[in-house]
Amino acid sequence: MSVITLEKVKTIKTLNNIAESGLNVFRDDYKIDNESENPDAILVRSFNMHSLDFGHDLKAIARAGAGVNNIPVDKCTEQGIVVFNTPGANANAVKELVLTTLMASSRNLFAGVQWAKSLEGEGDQVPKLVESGKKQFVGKEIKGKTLGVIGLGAIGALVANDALDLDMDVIGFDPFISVDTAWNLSRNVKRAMSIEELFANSDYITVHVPLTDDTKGMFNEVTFSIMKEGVQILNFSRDGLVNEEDIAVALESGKVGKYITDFPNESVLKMKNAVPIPHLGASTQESEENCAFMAARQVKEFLETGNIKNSVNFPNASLPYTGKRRVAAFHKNVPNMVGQITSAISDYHLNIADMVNRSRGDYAYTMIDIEDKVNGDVIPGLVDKINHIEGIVTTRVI
Ligand SMILES: NC(=O)c1ccc[n+]([C@@H]2O[C@H](COP(=O)([O-])OP(=O)(O)OC[C@H]3O[C@@H](n4cnc5c(N)ncnc54)[C@H](O)[C@@H]3O)[C@@H](O)[C@H]2O)c1
Ligand SMILES: O=C(O)[C@H](O)COP(=O)(O)O
Repeated sequence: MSVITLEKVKTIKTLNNIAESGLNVFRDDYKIDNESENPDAILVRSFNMHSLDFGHDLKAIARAGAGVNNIPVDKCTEQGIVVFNTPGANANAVKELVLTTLMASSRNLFAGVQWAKSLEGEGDQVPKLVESGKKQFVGKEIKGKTLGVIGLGAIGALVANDALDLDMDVIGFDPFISVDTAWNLSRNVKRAMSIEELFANSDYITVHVPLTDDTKGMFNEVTFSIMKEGVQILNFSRDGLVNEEDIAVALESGKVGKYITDFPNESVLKMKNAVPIPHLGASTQESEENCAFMAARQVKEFLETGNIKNSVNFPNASLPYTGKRRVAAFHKNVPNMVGQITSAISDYHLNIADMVNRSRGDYAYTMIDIEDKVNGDVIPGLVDKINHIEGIVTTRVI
C-alpha cells in the first residue's frame, strides 16, 4: 500500500529506445532518468520486466506497442500499478511486413538473394550462373491461394483486408472479435467456425493473437497434422505460440513448407526452411513514433488527472479534470468500498463534487472530486485513512 506525495517533479524511466515524440510529451514537471531506482512511471517496449522489483513510487508502466507478455501484469495489479499498451499504434507497420514477407518468401526471395550474393568473385560467369541456377528458386504466386488469419484484431484485420486486394481468398478465425474490428473487416473474409477448419483449408497461415496460457503452443504436432502439405506459416505475434520441437520436425518433413518468424532464437536458426526476421514487425519510424506518443500521453494523463485509457489491467475511467483535488483509489471489487471512501472524505468535512467508479474483474477504481479547497496539511492524513480501509490497494490525491 503506497502513500503518494503531491506535486513533486515526476520521474520517467525508459527501459528501451523510446521515440522522441514520446519523450517530448514530458516537459516542465518531469525528468527522464533511466538510472532511477524509484520512477513514477516506466516506458518500455520488449524489455523483459519479469524479474524486476518495483520502487514504491511506481504508478504506471506503458508498453509502447501491443504485446504485454514481457510485463508481470498480475504483480502490477496486486501492487496497484496501472499497465497501458497502445492498441493499433503499430498495426500498419506489422501488416506491411507480413504482406512483404508473405510474397517474398513465397517467391524464395530471401534464399535467392543470398545465393546471388554468394556468386561474388565469379567474374564474367555471374550472368550465366544466374540463368542456370535460378531454377532452384522457382516460387509460388499468392493469387488465388487461401490465407488463413488467426486473430482479427488491429493487425489481423488489416492483413485480411489487404490480402483480398492481392487476389487471395481469406479465411479468418477469432472467437473474441471486437465489434469495432468486425465493422472494419471486409465481408469477403470468410469466417472459419473452428480453428481446425482454418488449418485444413489454408495454403498460408498468419497468426495475430496475444501469447496467453490459452494460445501458447497452438501450433503443434496435432495442429500441423490437420494442415495442407507444404503450408507456409507466418508468426509475427510471439515465439511461444509455436511448439519449436514440433515445427522443426514438420519443416524437416516438408509438411510445413516455410516458417517465417519475427522471433529467431538458436533453435529457429538451425531449422530447415525457417525465415528468421529480427523482430522488425513494429520497427518503422512511423510506428515507433505513434506508439511512443500514445504511451506517453496515456501515462501523463494518468499521472496528472488519474484518468485511465487503454489499460490492460485497470478499468478504463475518465472524469473531466477541473484542477480541484481528486482522490483516486484502486481497490478490491467488493461491496461498500465507495461508501467507506466517501465516508473518510466526509470525516474531513469535505464536500464531493463528482465521482466515477469502474470495476474490472477482482479490482475496481474510484475517482472522487472534492468541491472545496483542500488544505494541503490534511492530505497525508486523508490518504492514510483511506489506505487503512480493508481492500484498498493504493490511494492518490491529485
Ligand atoms: N512482431 C511485432 O513487432 C509485433 C507488433 C505488434 C504486435 N505483435 C504481436 O501481435 C499480437 C496481436 O497484436 P494486435 O495489435 O493485432 O492485437 P489485438 O488485441 O488488436 O488483436 C488480437 C486479436 O486476437 C484475438 N484472439 C485472442 N485469443 C484468440 C484465440 N485463441 N484465437 C483467435 N483469436 C484470438 C482477439 O480477439 C483479438 O481480436 C500482440 O499481442 C503481439 O504479441 C507483434
Ligand atoms: O508487441 C509489440 O508491439 C511488438 O512485438 C513490438 O515490439 P518492439 O516495440 O520491441 O519492436
